[in-house]
Amino acid sequence: MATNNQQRLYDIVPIPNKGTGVIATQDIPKGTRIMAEKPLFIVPTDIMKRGNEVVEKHITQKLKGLDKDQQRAFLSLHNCHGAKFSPFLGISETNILGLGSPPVGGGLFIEASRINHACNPNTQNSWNERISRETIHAVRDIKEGEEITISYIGHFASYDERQSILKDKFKFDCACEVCSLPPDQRRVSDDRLTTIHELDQAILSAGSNVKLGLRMVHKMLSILETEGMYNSQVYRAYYDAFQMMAATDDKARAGELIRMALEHAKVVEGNDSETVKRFERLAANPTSHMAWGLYGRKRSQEMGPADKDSEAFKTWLWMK
Ligand SMILES: C[S@@+](CC[C@H](N)C(=O)[O-])C[C@H]1O[C@@H](n2cnc3c(N)ncnc32)[C@H](O)[C@@H]1O
Repeated sequence: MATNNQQRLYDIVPIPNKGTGVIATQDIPKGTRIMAEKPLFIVPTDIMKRGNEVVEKHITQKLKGLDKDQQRAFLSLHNCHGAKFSPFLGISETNILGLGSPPVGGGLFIEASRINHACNPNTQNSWNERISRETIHAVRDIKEGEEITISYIGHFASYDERQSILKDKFKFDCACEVCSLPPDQRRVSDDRLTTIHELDQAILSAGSNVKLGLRMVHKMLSILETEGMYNSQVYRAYYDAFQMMAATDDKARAGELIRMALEHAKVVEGNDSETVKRFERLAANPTSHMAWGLYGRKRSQEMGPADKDSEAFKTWLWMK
């Protein structure tokens, strides 16, 4: 993972039809940490559940504890809800990012809040609880001058669903690259996203039929690649496959799969993320996974072909 803490890799500037946004001030390679920002304040999930009045009270209290510059920075953020909410609530509703998955709360970030949405964004945002910062990592090479984007919604919604969520929650019509595809290509993209979503649900139900489970994960990864989507779903898919191999006591495949999950998690979350630390522990000792041998002790000692880029290796790994 390349990191660059000395020099800012981005600028916050006006973007036509989007208000303010964030652009790259130099070429940024895939895997680079672009931002690692501390929240101005956090609204815990239990406060959020108690309704707008309680949330507003919480935010008011938090703002009182901030200095004038921080208060001004908060008040300068975009409020897409107009008069629907009080200004504090409107700004928070527009800008708060979920912390973790499932979220432990929402965080308000002065700079990350300026990042606009794209349905297939060039960065992944994630909450790094070990450093208490929201991180933004490039998930592909980004060119100088290119807008930096994140996704405001789940990864696999169809065009109609995305438009409706974004209009409802953020009051804009998305005209990103994917949403601007000609209708026939958009339908193909929608079909792929629907298949990914279905596979994501079905993988869990494969149970001890690990050959079927592996086939589903492999199919999901190849659709993600075709769709040009690179995000945390990629390491999750490898991790799902690792768990299947752990449950069948297949040390060779489990070892390969957790190393792949680790490699992809480093790109989207950075070397210091909790996920990466957990995967490092598992890569060092795969049998420490709690599901190890759950489906009986198969004790496969079969090693894969040495050339990991070869078709033979892929055939072995995915039990094709
Ligand atoms: C979290 S803010 C992002 C920063 C905001 N553009 C600003 O000026 O501060 C979310 C708002 O940005 C705008 N926005 C974000 N992504 C957009 C997009 N792809 N197209 C148009 N507007 C977008 C919408 O007004 C949305 O309510």
